[in-house]
Amino acid sequence: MSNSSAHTALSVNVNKVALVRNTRHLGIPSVARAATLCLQAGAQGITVHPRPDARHIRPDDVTELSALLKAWPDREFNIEGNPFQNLMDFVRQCRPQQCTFVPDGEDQFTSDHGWNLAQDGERLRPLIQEAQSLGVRVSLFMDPVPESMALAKAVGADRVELYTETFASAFGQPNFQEVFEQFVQTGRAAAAINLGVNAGHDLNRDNLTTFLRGCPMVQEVSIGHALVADALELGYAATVQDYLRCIDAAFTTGA
Ligand SMILES: CC(=O)[C@@H](O)[C@H](O)COP(=O)(O)O
Ligand SMILES: NCC(=O)COP(=O)(O)O
Repeated sequence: MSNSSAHTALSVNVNKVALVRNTRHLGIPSVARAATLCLQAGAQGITVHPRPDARHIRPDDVTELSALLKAWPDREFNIEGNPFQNLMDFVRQCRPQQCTFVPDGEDQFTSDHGWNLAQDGERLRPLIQEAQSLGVRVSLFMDPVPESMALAKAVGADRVELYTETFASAFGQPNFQEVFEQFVQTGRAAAAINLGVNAGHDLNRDNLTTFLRGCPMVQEVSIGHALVADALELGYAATVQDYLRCIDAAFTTGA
């Protein structure tokens, strides 16, 4: 993946564009057009989470975006989901650059926890191997627990995605440093065993630079909800460029 930023790639999650599109039978706002505008603005990837209830991203969206991204060979397609539900069909069909295994239930409001690898690691191992045999990088959605990084590595994951909701909720709060330190230590634990690190959930223009300054090992942030909300005000291009600026600021001294 090309990365205009010093270190960390931005993957735009377009779930919420699909959510608005699904409230009428008019096909607008277009998910494909949103993705194109974000890529044209410099986003290094597109992320989708085709949940089983198709509340937002639908199978046709995944197929269309997979084809669209073929025209952007230096960008990445990341498909998220539960591999014990519908994710693997999309992985087999589309062979994205990356898939992210998320332990969500079918009717979950949103993603709100990482994997319990002591419980599920051995069941995940063959699915990780299958995805990798198709040339797809595998990232495991994980809570910020340093001790769990060794297990993620042991079951064969290429990367982990740090679930950043607790970071975002603590941002600006009295307990922030204590919460953030968990992420810093977890990122360092992963990097120490050559396990790649992604991050996502509730990241935004206010908290992103701080997060990456503390966790410079993060290779990719996937951001959707706040970015799409910002784009409703600023447009996709200006919004993506502002998020890229927030990323670059984390790696620029004195910024
Ligand atoms: C895994 C994660 O934290 C998000 O990528 C997820 O896609 C959010 O899902 P919703 O957009 O359905 O809230
Ligand atoms: N993996 C996180 C993601 O893709 C988007 O999460 P959010 O920014 O919508 O909270």
